[in-house]
Amino acid sequence: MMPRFETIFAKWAANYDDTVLKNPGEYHEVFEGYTRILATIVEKLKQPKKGKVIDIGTGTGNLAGFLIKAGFQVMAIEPSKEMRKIAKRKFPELEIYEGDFLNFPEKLRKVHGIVSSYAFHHLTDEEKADAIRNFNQHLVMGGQVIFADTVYENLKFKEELLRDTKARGYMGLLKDLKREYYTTIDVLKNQFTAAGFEVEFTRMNKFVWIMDAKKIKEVEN
Ligand SMILES: C[S@@+](CC[C@H](N)C(=O)[O-])C[C@H]1O[C@@H](n2cnc3c(N)ncnc32)[C@H](O)[C@@H]1O
Repeated sequence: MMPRFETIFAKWAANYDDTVLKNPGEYHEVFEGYTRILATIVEKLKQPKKGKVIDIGTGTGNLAGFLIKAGFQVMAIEPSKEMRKIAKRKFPELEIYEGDFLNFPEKLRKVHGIVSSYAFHHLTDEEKADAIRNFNQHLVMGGQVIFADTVYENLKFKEELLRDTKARGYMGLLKDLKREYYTTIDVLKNQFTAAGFEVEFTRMNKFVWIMDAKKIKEVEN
């Protein structure tokens, strides 16, 4: 069933960096502080400097690029062929695999970090729970999952945000918020806790939060 948004990303790949860095249009509040958000993920990664880190849904490789610069050994996962091609062109040294949150190489074990930006909402809540349980198997004890993504503080906030987006005439963004699987902090908190992690959330802009989850126990998948 996964992934399901290939045509969107195949078309978007060529001008993705321009959109997020220069012309976000209706998405300006979603991508506000984009570079700072990616840099914060790297800062929060309290792991050995040459540690192994997987970046899932790497897109054009922006987060992977920051991680390489910080000295981490990075393995990137990306379902879109067009995105992989651009990431590889930008970062020839990047180890990049075709895959997604639920299907990535089994051999990527005992990693120190699993990171992602602007991508986890492509999974339904049920798929998110499966993915998080699987992350536990791939991480060393004390390893971290650090994701930045749009998350709703709660359901009341979700309603208000959808109403506000509609009132401002951002119909493309509204369609996206309704079509994809943006969830709430409580759902994610429960999923990470049940899968052997302690987790904290930090708001980065009106839409995006960083969730920083540390593996504190082994959990059978
Ligand atoms: C909005 S882009 C984010 C790219 C990059 N991480 C960034 O921060 O700029 C979302 C990326 O997630 C990828 N994607 C879509 N469905 C996915 C899935 N099920 N698992 C992993 N990645 C997925 C898309 O192909 C796309 O490259």
